[in-house]
Amino acid sequence: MIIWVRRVAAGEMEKVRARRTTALSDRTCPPPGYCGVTDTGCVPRRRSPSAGTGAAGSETVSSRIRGSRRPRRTKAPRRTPRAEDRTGPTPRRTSPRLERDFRTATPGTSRAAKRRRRRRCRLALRMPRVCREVIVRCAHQTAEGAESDDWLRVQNALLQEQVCAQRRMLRELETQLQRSQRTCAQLRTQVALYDGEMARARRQLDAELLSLKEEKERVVREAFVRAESQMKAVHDNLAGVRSKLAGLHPALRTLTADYNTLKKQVHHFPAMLRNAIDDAKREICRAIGDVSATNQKLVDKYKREMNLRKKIHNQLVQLKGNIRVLCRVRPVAGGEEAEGVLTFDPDDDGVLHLSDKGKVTTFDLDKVFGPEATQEEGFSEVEALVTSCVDGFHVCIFAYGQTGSGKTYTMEGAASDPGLNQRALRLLFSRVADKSPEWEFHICVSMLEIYNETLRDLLGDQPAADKLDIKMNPDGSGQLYVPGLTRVAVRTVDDVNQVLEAGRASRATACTDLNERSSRSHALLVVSVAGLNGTTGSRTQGKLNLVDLAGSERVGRSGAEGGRLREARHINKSLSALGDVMDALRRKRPHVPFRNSRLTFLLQDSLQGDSKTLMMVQVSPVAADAGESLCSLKFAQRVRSVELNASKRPDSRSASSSPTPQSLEVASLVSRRPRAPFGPNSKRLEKPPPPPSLRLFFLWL
Ligand SMILES: Nc1ncnc2c1ncn2[C@@H]1O[C@H](COP(=O)(O)OP(=O)(O)OP(=O)(O)O)[C@@H](O)[C@H]1O
Repeated sequence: MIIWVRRVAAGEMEKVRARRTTALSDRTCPPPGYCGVTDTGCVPRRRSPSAGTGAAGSETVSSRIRGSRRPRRTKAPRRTPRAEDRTGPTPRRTSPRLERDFRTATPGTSRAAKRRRRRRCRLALRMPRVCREVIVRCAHQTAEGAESDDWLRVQNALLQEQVCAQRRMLRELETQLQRSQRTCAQLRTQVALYDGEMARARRQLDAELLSLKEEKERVVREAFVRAESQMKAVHDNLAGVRSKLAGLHPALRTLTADYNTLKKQVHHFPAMLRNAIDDAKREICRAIGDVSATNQKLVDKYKREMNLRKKIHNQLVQLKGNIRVLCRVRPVAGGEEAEGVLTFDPDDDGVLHLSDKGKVTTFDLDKVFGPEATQEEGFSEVEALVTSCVDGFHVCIFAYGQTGSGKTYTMEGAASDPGLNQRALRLLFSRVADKSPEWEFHICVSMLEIYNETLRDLLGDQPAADKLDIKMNPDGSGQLYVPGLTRVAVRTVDDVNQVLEAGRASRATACTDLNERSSRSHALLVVSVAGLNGTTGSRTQGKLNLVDLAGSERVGRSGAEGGRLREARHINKSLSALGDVMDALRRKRPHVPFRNSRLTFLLQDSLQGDSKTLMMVQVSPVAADAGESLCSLKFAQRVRSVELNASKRPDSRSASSSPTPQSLEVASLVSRRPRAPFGPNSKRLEKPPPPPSLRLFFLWL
């Protein structure tokens, strides 16, 4: 019995132990279907050897690592009934307390558990008391094991989570490992490529090195050959130099001797040099004296030549006449009747026939320009006078004629085709430039008008307010001057254009019945030309007066009245005074009435003596103007008969002081041209041919 009880107790103990083992294995392993490697892939922790039987534990770990199967539970060997057990049941001694304890100590409420419990109860009832107590204790211990089993399950779940995290980490590590392996493979491939490249480069370098070595050897060989040939040439040269050197030794000795001689001479050189310098100075002074004398002779000769040229030019102008009268016929404007009024002589360009009221009058003038004549042709007759002005003579150029006959056109012209004023100034600048650098000229321009016998400065700030007067120059030269008159220094044609433009803007113009824009005043452009010859010291003082006279008009015809009538009377009065002055000059009267008008008074120094005067008489070709044209041409005829006496020119103003033998010779050759007698109806005289001496003079010119 005791043995049976022991065996039963041992069997119970074995069961409890097996259960504990199972619990322990459950504590470390996940429940079936959850912790298998196949299901979850997680790897369990290593179990401690005390956690269960070695075989069962090792099988569970290995199966989990492999992840193939669910671990088998180790079952306690089924106890086979023994002979003692089969001796029969123990008489039933029921102990209620023991049975209750036994029931309560046995866990489980399921039907199988109840069945097992009942069976154990039956067995226990058949057991002795000690065995039952052992069994109860064992049951108690089993209950404790169940509690710890629950705790172990929780631990197991935590460990499972850790295992999963470790497993994920392991997968990442595996992925990184695979990536690293791929990178490693690529690097290995690149290393192989680099090795190939290195080998190829090494081979190439070897080949280049070899070729360079060969090149070096070749160059060295060539250099050696060249050096050999050069050395040979140098040796040859050296031999030649040596032989020459041998020949130079005697020459060196000679040179040394010469050097010693020269050394002695150099010792005496300063004294010799001083002597030579003194001699040279004397020579130079003598040469300078000779040159100065020659120069003085040349200057004298130049002066004489200049004076001769001036005299000859002057004589030429005098031959043409100190007072020249030209006539210009303006073109017929549209709608004007001009048939047969003016006719020209085809054989003589100085003859003009005027038909007025059936009577034909012939006028003999210096030149007549037809309607088709250009400004250039008109100016060609003025060029000589501009040269005279540069030579120091006074020149006066008038434009005279009835209103609307073209005076302003002839003097001022258009912008595209300038008139006498601008052309004369251009030529003046050209002549002055020709005489440079021996001569230095200072040119000043003044513009004034005489309006109703009052002088106005056209270049002043207030032309209308400034009333000027004509006075004798206090310097005793006998010259007239206008105090306060603006004088503008001009150096270029542009300067002149600006001055002309300013003066033109200030000029008084007004409308009449005869001419839309009629000049109602005498406009004077006065150009003073002062010259100084730097070589001879000669001075000249010329004056060029360019006068656009106001239009003469018959008061009754122009319809002027009031202010216009006063203007017309002043104009006609001053023109009449001009005619009187001309007449007195022609008749060589002792008194010339210069002071009868502002115009003649102002031009006094340019109308007498050796001055040159040119009058451009403007004529209208229109039949209605024939009467006016007749008056203008009669006036021109009167003026033309005037001769200015060169001897009356004041000496103080003369640029060429004393006549030279050449000028006297030329003067003796000159004879006066015959002039037509004064008078409007005078007949034209035939021009006699020039005397032989005069022809000779022209040829000489
Ligand atoms: N040779 C010419 N060629 C072309 N046109 C001319 C010529 N002469 C004069 N004229 C024209 O005739 C007109 C009158 O001329 P301009 O004004 O010069 O006359 P004027 O004599 O000065 O008159 P006024 O005395 O009234 O001032 C102008 O329109 C001008 O252009």
